[in-house]
Amino acid sequence: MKRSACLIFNPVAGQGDSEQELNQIRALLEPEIDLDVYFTTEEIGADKLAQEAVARGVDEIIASGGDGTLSAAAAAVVNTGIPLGIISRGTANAFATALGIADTIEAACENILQGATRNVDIAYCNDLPMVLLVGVGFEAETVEKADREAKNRFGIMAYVLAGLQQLRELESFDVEIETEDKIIKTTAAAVTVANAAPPTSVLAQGPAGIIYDDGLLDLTIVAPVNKAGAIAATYHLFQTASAGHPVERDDIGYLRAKQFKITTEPPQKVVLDGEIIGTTPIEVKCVPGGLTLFVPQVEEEVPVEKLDGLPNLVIEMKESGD
Ligand SMILES: Nc1ncnc2c1ncn2[C@@H]1O[C@H](COP(=O)(O)OP(=O)(O)OP(=O)(O)O)[C@@H](O)[C@H]1O
Repeated sequence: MKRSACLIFNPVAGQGDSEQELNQIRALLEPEIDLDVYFTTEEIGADKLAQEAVARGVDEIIASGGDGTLSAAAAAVVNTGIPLGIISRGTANAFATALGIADTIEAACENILQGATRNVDIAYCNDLPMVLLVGVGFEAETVEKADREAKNRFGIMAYVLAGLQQLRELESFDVEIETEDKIIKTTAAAVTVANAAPPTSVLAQGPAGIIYDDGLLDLTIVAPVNKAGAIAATYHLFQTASAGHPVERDDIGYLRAKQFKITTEPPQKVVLDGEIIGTTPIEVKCVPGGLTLFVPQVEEEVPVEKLDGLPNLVIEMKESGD
């Protein structure tokens, strides 16, 4: 029997000719998959269209657009078991990059046609769906702006520069991090919890190799003592992430856990998948395997943690994990 899918298509995403892109997607997929195409509009987003598709009981959903469209569609299919295909047509394509999905239309369609699915983790942060990561203490508005303007000119360096700028502007804060089995107190300039992260999300790269289907979230603490330290720490994060090694500096720590409760003094801004959602405290919980994606296989690494060397570090083990 021929496969069928609901294709949710953002006609204004990215910089390409969307009519031509849609034709290309149709030409590649329609020989094997009956497509029911729905366009997002300013009023009706991918979240609504995907929820409706789930309610109609479709076999597969394919989302095509930028990160906003893809994340919204992903949130709607959590725990439904309906496989989601991703055809990334945005500028940053963080979602596809983080999950190891090709960002050309041809390769993305090929991946969907192959039909291999994989259950990957998704998370909730203060009850909002989180596909990629949440950052505490970021000056995100500035960074977002810098990224968008600088991306085309500097490419990958724009992210490194934005990371540097972020850390330089940051003030340190006291943070308490509670996992299912311990409470960690330290001083930090940035705390990032990632479910999946593209290498360009430098501040999430403590462990290098963030595993998105291990049922665990990856937390990175960056705690430089001064601006020079901030620059060195960011550069180290960038370098080790590029090389696929975990960090080795005293002012960077990381650990993995199923859930994190993060409180800070004073309260810090919170950025979830690129949007500011408010201030700390936050509670982030992993939904293991909550998302079924058409995604190629990737190599896995052993979970690790490193906290030694962080300033004012206190670790209390809880009596029984829950
Ligand atoms: N038909 C439409 N007309 C105008 N705006 C739309 C339409 N469909 C979706 N949008 C808007 O597009 C935004 C989502 O864009 P999406 O994340 O898919 O791509 P993008 O922002 O272009 O990605 P990138 O920034 O990576 O290029 C939402 O703000 C949504 O309101």
